[in-house]
Amino acid sequence: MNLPRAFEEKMKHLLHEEYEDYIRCFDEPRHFGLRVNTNKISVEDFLKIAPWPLQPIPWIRNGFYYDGEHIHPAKHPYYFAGLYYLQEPSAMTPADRLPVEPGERVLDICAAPGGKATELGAKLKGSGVLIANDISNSRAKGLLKNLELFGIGNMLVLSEEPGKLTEYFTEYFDKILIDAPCSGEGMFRKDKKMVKAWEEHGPGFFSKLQRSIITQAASMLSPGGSLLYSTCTFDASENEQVIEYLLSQYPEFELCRIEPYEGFAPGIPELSSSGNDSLSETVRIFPHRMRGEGHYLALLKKGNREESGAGQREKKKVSKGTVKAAKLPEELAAFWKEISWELDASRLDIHGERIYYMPEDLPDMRGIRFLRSGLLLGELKKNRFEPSQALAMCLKKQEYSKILDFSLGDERIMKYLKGETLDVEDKTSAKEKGWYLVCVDGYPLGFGKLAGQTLKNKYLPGWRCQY
Ligand SMILES: C[S@@+](CC[C@H](N)C(=O)[O-])C[C@H]1O[C@@H](n2cnc3c(N)ncnc32)[C@H](O)[C@@H]1O
Repeated sequence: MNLPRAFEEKMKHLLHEEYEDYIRCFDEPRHFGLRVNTNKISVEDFLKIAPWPLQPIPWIRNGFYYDGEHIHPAKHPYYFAGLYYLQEPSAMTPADRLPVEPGERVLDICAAPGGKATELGAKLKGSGVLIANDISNSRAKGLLKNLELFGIGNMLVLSEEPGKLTEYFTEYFDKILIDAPCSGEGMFRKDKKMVKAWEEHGPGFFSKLQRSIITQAASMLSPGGSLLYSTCTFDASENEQVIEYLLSQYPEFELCRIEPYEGFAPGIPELSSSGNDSLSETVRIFPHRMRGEGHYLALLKKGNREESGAGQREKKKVSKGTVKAAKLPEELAAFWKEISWELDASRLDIHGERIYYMPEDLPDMRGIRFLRSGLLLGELKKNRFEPSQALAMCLKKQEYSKILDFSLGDERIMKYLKGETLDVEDKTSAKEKGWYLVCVDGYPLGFGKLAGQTLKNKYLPGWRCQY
């Protein structure tokens, strides 16, 4: 492969005697990774039903290699059930190594298309809030879909400049992930187009942007909170030097040890101007040392004041300037009899026909560009409520009373995913009707409406399977 000369020289300087091993990697096959959605299924249970051979990714508890040359997990019904995300293995590391607990307030500031946000959301286990932001509106649409597919309801998807977010979220978050836009040197092996992009916008362009994003994020982190910064590039000006810059601007931050793995290489203090030894706590991932592409990670804690956290902070009340329902609308209440979750009516947010279920304790966010705020429960139509696709993905089979569960081999699964009407005479009686949750092997795919033992397909048209 033809690499830019300046890049080769830099890598020789960075890797010394390891440089030849690194270059040899370009002739080796790429690695394909699958990450189990532990919000929907345990790793153990997934391995019992996994349709293909999987090999553990040794440094990621819920990550596995698969043979991407021969199998296509994105076409499998379990993918449509949100049981996993397909992700390059080293890219799984940042969200894995940022410790997130249920109940916390979490920000993923450069989140699209959601490779890390889906894992952060899964770690929250439905409590607390995930705010997933991306400056690109079009990319944020993909992010929204992935979060919904993963069944994450306690979330907001924003499309804003980080600078604007600082006006709303001063010291608000317990955890922040910055998976920064970068020159992408670590992806050269996987995607040749990245080389061309590097020639147009190299490390100099990105390091300025990264310094700005990391300092903006720092002001949104609550004291005692943790921030994980990552890139998929090797250049020190986008890695160690960005961390060094943050530490110079915010001395209350300190670097933390990242849970180790034998293939990780330490960050390189000599590549910073201060030579700060603690930069060796940061992690570099090189493809010749482990079965993943290139990454850099730094985990930092904001100190200086008393510990904060989900249980300790003063509650800021929601004041979003929208219609708050004092009690459930009748149509929703009638539908909700089928669901075992308790709904807190004060968290409902109604915009026209649409009803959202909001996470708790959000600040006033008027003026921010949203793609989604909270879980879209569904729409109020004339005298009835129509549940949303997002709600179907959030439900577990045992949480809804009207289930149509098909086994993987049943041809109706693919028909359902293509948007076809289903004959379900063998599974229902003539008297039954209403909204049914269609599942594959017990994992929800979406709703259908039953009448006369025929199921009208309510799978979201934009999500339908095209093949
Ligand atoms: C490395 S990608 C993020 C990948 C994502 N975290 C994932 O795992 O799927 C960087 C993202 O940063 C976004 N971005 C670029 N400039 C930004 C900025 N100033 N503020 C926020 N996001 C930005 C890009 O649109 C891009 O989606």
